[in-house]
Amino acid sequence: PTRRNDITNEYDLSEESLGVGINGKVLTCWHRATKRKCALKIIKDSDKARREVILHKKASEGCVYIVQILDVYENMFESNRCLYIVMECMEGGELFNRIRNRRDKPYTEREAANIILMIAKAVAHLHRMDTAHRDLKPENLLFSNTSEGALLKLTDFGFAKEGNNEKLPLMTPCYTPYYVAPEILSNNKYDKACDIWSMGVIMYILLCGYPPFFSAHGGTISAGMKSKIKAGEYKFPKAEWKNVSQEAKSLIEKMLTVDPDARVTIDWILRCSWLIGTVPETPIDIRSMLDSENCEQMRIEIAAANHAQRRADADD
Ligand SMILES: O=C(Nc1cc(-c2cc3c([nH]2)[C@]2(CCCNC2)CNC3=O)ccn1)c1cccc(C(F)(F)F)c1
Repeated sequence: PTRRNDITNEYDLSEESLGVGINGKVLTCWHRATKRKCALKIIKDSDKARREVILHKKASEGCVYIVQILDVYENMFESNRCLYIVMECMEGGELFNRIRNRRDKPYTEREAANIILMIAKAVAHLHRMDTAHRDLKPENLLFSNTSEGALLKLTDFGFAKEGNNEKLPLMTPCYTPYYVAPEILSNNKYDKACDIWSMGVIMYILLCGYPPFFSAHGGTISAGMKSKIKAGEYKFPKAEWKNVSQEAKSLIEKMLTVDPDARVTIDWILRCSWLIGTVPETPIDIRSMLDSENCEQMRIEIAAANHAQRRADADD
């Protein structure tokens, strides 16, 4: 007998893996009625898992730059209760795979600006909902399809965090916040600032092919790398940066500002000249940098930098 709202009533599941996230694995599945190929993320049920689904669903409803959630089921999987998140299938794959596989026309600074603009629109939508993503990285940025006009969308809300502004009765007239701590009033601006920092790291890599902070001997996060992040110590080496516009470099400097209070906000970024103005079509060849082992090394660095930044901002 068909169980009430079992996912297999509507979808054919597959073994084809699309990767593994923080909380669970991602497979393809097919919506039987419409023959539509979808992505399915299976996560073990928990409060954290439910928060991920609620935040992702809320965010995806109002923004085309966030991967859309189509359905959510809670079903049993190998005797564990799991959440099945059905999403639109992003057939263009991850951000860097697409740039690396670029063959026909050169990838340019203007294209990098278009990519950053789409990321900024997703982040702006989240920050306006007083939500921070907190795990912005190239693996969580996927193209909707393989066409030139494909949209870049954000996914994986496993670290996302909502502010507190609606939870506290701060705005009721009779309430006098004698006892409320400053961080409660700041509605998680440090988490949002952490997203801006990650955008700065992604923009830097898009324009030269390697990360701004890295550990000398190519290991995972090292003490040296952590101190460079905390000191905001990075350079624009001439070889790769001599043809990049000054506007791009000054935007990176504002995003990679160590003091989260001094770091630019997403609203400032959406109005900056590099994103609004006409960006030069200077060719940028980062494919060599994105080859496999460098790429693996870079994924490690970004994840480590995100992690370090989350902790650093939280310490402030
Ligand atoms: O990843 C693809 N489509 C896709 C993928 C996702 C997806 C969601 C999540 C992830 N991917 C990751 C996988 C591991 C890396 N981080 C992101 C972990 N967390 C998630 O929440 C969502 C929607 N469509 C893809 C890529 C190339 C071809 C195709 C296909 F051929 F199927 F069209 C699909």
